[in-house]
Amino acid sequence: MNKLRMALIQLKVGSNKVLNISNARSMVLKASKEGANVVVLPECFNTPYGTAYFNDYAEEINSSEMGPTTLALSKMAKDAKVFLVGGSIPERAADSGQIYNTCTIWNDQGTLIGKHRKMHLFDIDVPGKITFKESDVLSPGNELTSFATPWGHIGVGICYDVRFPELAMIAARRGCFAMVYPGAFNMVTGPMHWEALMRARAIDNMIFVAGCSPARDLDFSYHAWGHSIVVGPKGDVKATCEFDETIVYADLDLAEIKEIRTNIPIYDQRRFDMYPDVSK
Ligand SMILES: NC(=O)CC(=O)C(=O)O
Repeated sequence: MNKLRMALIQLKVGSNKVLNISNARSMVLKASKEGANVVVLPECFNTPYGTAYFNDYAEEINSSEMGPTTLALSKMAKDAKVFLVGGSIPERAADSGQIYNTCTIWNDQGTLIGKHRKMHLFDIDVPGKITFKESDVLSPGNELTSFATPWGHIGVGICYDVRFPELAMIAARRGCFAMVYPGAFNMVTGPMHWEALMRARAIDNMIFVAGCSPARDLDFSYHAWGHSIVVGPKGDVKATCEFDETIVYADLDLAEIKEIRTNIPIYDQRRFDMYPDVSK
């Protein structure tokens, strides 16, 4: 169990939720036929990315009250027999009614094995270029997330979470071999930071890192950067793409983690006696 194939579904997301879900299903099944073991969908894959949409597209995720997207994800994972990192959807909390940007994670039996609510909301203002304020409608999650697979544990963050290195470092220190980020960077921040951040998190921790974006659609106001990417523990780009709808495949060999940690042993040289051990 040292090798696995990961597939990132760079999905073209429109305003028709039913269509978004059925397109996601076709692509997950296709990835499975190509031998993928772990499949990842992008941030906000059932809704266009924008604060104006989240309330209308929000669903509950509780196991007793699963919404249509969540039910479909469960079935997709089971039918495709893959571990599925279900991108994210706007989640309406049953108790408070608050809305979260939430990733659900499914095993190959279709059982929910993890849920990550975006912890760091995307509130930015780059004058004349892009202003976005998720916190106008979303609430932040308060929990770190990882899940178990036959290959080991994988940590999960959503998009803006990748800018905060603590998540990846804590996940790695707790034994995760990879971090996966469904994300939707844009035409301003994408070229500036997307690949650099994914590579930085991989190099910091000597783990695999994946970022899965929606495809770019100029019919909507938010133009996703695309460029879904898998980076290896040496910081090398294993697979990536441009901005159209596609599936990015990468074969991960977990022996690479041991190799780089032996060759350049920063992983064991860290001076936790001089600063807090973030894995605690
Ligand atoms: N969409 C996001 O959460 C983050 C993003 O686009 C960025 O950090 O840039």
